[in-house]
Amino acid sequence: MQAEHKVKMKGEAVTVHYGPKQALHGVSLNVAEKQVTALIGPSGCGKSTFLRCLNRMNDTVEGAKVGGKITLDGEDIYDPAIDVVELRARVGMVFQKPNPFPKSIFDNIAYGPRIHGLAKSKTDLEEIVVSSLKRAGLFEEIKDRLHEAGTGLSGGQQQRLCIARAIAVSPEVILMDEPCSALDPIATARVEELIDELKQNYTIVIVTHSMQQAARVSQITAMFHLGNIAEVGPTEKMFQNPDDKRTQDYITGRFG
Ligand SMILES: Nc1ncnc2c1ncn2[C@@H]1O[C@H](COP(=O)(O)OP(=O)(O)OP(=O)(O)O)[C@@H](O)[C@H]1O
Repeated sequence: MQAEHKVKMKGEAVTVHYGPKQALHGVSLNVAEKQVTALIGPSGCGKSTFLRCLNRMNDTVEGAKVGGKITLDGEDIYDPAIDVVELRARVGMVFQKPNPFPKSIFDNIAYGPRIHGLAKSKTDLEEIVVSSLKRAGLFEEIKDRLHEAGTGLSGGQQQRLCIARAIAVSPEVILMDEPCSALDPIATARVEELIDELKQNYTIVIVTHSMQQAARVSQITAMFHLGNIAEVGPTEKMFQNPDDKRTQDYITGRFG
């Protein structure tokens, strides 16, 4: 698997300190292109911290200090010459709680393309909005409500709106931090189907507490433990025949 798919992002000996506390102790992970990589492991083991390193979201956390190296298509994303706003357009993010802007559905999607100058005309912008909503599997449900508030949608629809918003700026990688934890089972299933479709065009890294979800949506799973990676491998193997006892104990519910 790692051999067949190009490495899109690569973390090498990544460390993170929050003030005096070290949250990551030298994590190395290859993120394969157009695959879903799941980050699993007990609470506080550093999954979200690592995820946030991939688009420099930790830059916004006071006292956070990142070491090691992370590349996107071989380019060091912590190089001082990197434009962080552009990086975050290439490596988008979807959060745990749907967080639409207090704007219309249309403007939620149009915001990114507008600030990044991606649309040459009003028609262009409309096309981006519609195609992003279609790709997020939301268009049919809300096509008559484009100018109503995004916050008026159901939780599951709001999360798909946030995914559409991430897609609208044509990212290459989408980071998802427990994207279904605030959703009911039906909305979760819809988002999981969407993740499966999105991997045709995007590289996805997802943090999840649900073992079933990791097994359903990912091709590669990385098991975090106390700020390190205990084991990484094809999802099927990780769930059927893990090498590491910590992975086995975690996926069978013995700790975590
Ligand atoms: N902003 C912060 N300031 C200080 N410590 C932090 C901060 N964010 C995270 N930490 C600490 O870093 C460690 C890793 O946290 P992180 O959120 O990455 O873990 P996680 O595996 O994603 O956990 P969870 O599954 O509970 O979300 C934890 O000990 C946490 O308390």
